[in-house]
Amino acid sequence: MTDENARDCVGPPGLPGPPPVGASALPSGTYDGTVVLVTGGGTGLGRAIAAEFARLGADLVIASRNADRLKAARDELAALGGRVTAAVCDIRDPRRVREVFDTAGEAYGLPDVLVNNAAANFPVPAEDMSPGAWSAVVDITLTGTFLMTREFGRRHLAAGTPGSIIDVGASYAWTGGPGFAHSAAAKAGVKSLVETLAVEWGPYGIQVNGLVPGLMPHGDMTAEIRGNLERAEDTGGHRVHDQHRPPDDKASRQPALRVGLPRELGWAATFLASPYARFITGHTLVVDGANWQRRDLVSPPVVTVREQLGRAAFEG
Ligand SMILES: CCCCCCCCC/C=C/C(=O)SCCNC(=O)CCNC(=O)[C@H](O)C(C)(C)COP(=O)(O)OP(=O)(O)OC[C@H]1O[C@@H](n2cnc3c(N)ncnc32)[C@H](O)[C@@H]1OP(=O)(O)O
Ligand SMILES: NC(=O)C1=CN([C@@H]2O[C@H](COP(=O)(O)OP(=O)(O)OC[C@H]3O[C@@H](n4cnc5c(N)ncnc54)[C@H](OP(=O)(O)O)[C@@H]3O)[C@@H](O)[C@H]2O)C=CC1
Repeated sequence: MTDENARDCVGPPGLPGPPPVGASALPSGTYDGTVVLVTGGGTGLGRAIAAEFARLGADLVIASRNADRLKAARDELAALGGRVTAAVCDIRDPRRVREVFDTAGEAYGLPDVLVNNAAANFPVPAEDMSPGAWSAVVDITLTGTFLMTREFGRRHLAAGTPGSIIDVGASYAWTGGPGFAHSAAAKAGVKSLVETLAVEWGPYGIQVNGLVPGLMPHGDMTAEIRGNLERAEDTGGHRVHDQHRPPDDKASRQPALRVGLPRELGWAATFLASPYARFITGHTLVVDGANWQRRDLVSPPVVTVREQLGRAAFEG
């Protein structure tokens, strides 16, 4: 067997895996005495981000609508060291948003770091999308992010204190997201907010950055987002493209040949808000193993969003 054949059999290794849970690139105690507010911090990627701040000494406020999930996450995060407060809040409601900052202030003081992670999403062809469906996703993902950001900015400007904001985005802010017109438009708005407010608030010492996860499966994924990933494993719609490939899985569809781990997003977040990233603002960092840059030499056949979602032809 030639070397080339040997490589064919084994295949390329993909990007190396990350260090283990609990590791950190930042010095221990980087966030001692710091308050970090994470929206959607009770589940999935938000909880993973909160965990990395907690390991580095931060006091946490996690905010979202579901009190039970928040409570479970609070107990888990508290075991990592710092203090954790859970605040029930729908980020679409400006009054509740103010109250969350009041709660945080009473517990620990004005948060130094705001992570706008909460968002909403489900796949639906644009022609089937009701105004209510559009509003639900845009109001949570974009308007909710704005309301949290505005409150954080107002309080820091009034106090004359610096701060750091991280907005969790999605790569279809650049590319568009077929099947996710509402979410892609909202995330494009979030990316624009990052770039606008970094300039507006830089003079006051407030950094604003974006952070985009790639495919990072986790146990809290909604059934519909999980269903979308499962569809990606059904090669039926891509038979021509895939006929010479081994049985498919999520990892084989990523240039990294692996999916991302939530802690890899958490590490990026703790870097962006740290003293070592003070001159980085208005930037959106993509942590996705280059998946969003992927193009094939020969494009696969087009499969409409309706077909991908298993929907019959639109009849008005
Ligand atoms: C490209 C790369 C690939 C990669 C694919 C992966 C993409 C990754 C990028 C981003 C990922 C994420 O954001 S992941 C985050 C996902 N997490 C979440 O969504 C959690 C939060 N979600 C939710 O709470 C709910 O799902 C949501 C509906 C959005 C909000 O709840 P509300 O109680 O506010 O809203 P409801 O009253 O239930 O519904 C509001 C309206 O939305 C409609 N609606 C609700 N679900 C609907 C659905 N599945 N399909 C159509 N319409 C729906 C209802 O009929 C209502 O419309 P009317 O009847 O007309 O009034
Ligand atoms: N997972 C992935 O592969 C990708 C995720 N992303 C982004 O990462 C972030 C986290 O996603 P992920 O962890 O996967 O998703 P989850 O569904 O686990 O998290 C969404 C969080 O948002 C909270 N939330 C939703 N609506 C509201 C609201 N109105 N007010 C307050 N909180 C709300 C939810 O809590 P509750 O229900 O308690 O309100 C939940 O904790 C999102 O911004 C998402 O767009 C981007 C690309 C890929």
